[in-house]
This record gives sequence, structure tokens and C-alpha cells, in this order.
Amino acid sequence: MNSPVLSLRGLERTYVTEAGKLTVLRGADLDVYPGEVVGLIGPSGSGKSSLLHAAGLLERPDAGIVAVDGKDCSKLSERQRTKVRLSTVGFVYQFHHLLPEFSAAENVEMPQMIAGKGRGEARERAVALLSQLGLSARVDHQPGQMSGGEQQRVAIARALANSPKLLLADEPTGNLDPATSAATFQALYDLARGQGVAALIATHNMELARYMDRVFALRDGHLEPQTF
Ligand SMILES: Nc1ncnc2c1ncn2[C@@H]1O[C@H](COP(=O)(O)OP(=O)(O)OP(=O)(O)O)[C@@H](O)[C@H]1O
Repeated sequence: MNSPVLSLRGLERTYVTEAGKLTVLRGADLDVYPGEVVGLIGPSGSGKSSLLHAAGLLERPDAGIVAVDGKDCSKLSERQRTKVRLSTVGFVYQFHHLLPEFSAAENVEMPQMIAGKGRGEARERAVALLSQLGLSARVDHQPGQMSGGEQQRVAIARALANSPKLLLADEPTGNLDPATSAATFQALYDLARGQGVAALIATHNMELARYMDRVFALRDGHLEPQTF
């Protein structure tokens, strides 16, 4: 069997605020393998974003191990963690955060050029990804000229532009109407599966969760496998 792209072991996270301590992760364990789309569900405030931030090396848990692509990142420096993140992880958020003055293709070219690719190669990959997401007629449009679902597809293409092994998505369709949400999720699912990416997707949408390969619920800081 393949090795997991993401392994979480015994993740713990407590926030200390003026109002007191709030523990959101109490020993969360998870493995996500190449080519599978895993859902993360749980009530608002249960810690889904906190878990994604730890998995994506944006924040450090208080305890536990985050291994990305077989590498235990817990003891790496911030600089080393940033390097792993940029080379291995793609993110999609609820809001697309596209650069409004750039076209769809340019938004997808940007992270590739930052990673050192030439303009031609970056453009070719951007057009290919956008076409796979059904946006070949929107390549040179700016985000403001596109619908919410189209904008979110561009954000998905941008997240996959540098061929990450791990895709983390936090409510990627949370801002869309039900039909657009379903279509956008399907596009994300097909592309992630097709590219062999390990995807972890937080969602409140139980209809979409049913289509994922495996689903875990965050309850009391632990991850519990769900069956439908
Ligand atoms: N930086 C922080 N400082 C203090 N508390 C925080 C911080 N980040 C998150 N929290 C709190 O931790 C809890 C879990 O937040 P988190 O965003 O991880 O939950 P979530 O399951 O993603 O919620 P939602 O579904 O509403 O997005 C919430 O009660 C939140 O207010």
C-alpha cells in the first residue's frame, strides 16, 4: 500500500484567551493517502480549521506529530516548514482570494513563477488546469467578470498549480449555492483524484461529505470515522 502523504498523530491544541483556555484538539490521529479525498466534518467551532492549519504547517500544535510526505515536520525550523509547505501543500479557502487585477490564467501562473517556472511553462499548466475545470473560455477573464463558482474553480486550479501532493480545503464550496457547490466539489474531486493528490476537505455540507472516499468527524478533539 502507498505511504500516507499526511499523517497526524496525537495532535493537541489549546487556545489561551482572556476568557480562559479552550482545548480544540485532544489527540487527533489521521492518515491521508495519495489519490483519496477525505472529508472533515464537525460542528462550528469543533476545530476543523485548527486541524487544517496544523496539517498545512501554518501553525504548530501544542503536542503531536504532523508528517507531510513522510517527513516529521514537528521539529523543523519555520524556514524548513515553509519550504515543505510551498513545495508540497496546496490550499483552497471558503473565499477565493484571487488577485482581482489579474486574469484567471495569471492567477494560476503566479505561484508557479514564484516557484521558479518560466512564463511559458506556467501559462501552459494554467490553461490545462483551467480547461480541466471547465474554464477554457474564461482563461483571460478577470475574477470580477466571473461567477462565484468559476472564481472558486480558479482558486482550485491555483492550489494545484505547483502539483502539490497534499490539498487542504476549508469549506471550499461554503460560499456557493447548492447546485454550484455540488458542481464545484465534483470538479475538485475529479481533478484531485486524477492527479493522485491526497485531499482533506473540511465541510458543513453533508451531501458533499457523502461523496468523499472517507469521512471523519471532529468530536471532543478526536477524529472519528463516519459511515453513511
Ligand atoms: N487563534 C485563536 N485564538 C483563540 N481561539 C481560537 C483561535 N482560533 C480558533 N479559536 C477558537 O477555537 C475553536 C475552534 O475554531 P476552528 O476555527 O478551528 O473551528 P471550526 O470547526 O473550523 O469552525 P467553523 O466550522 O465555524 O469554521 C473556536 O471556538 C474558535 O473560536
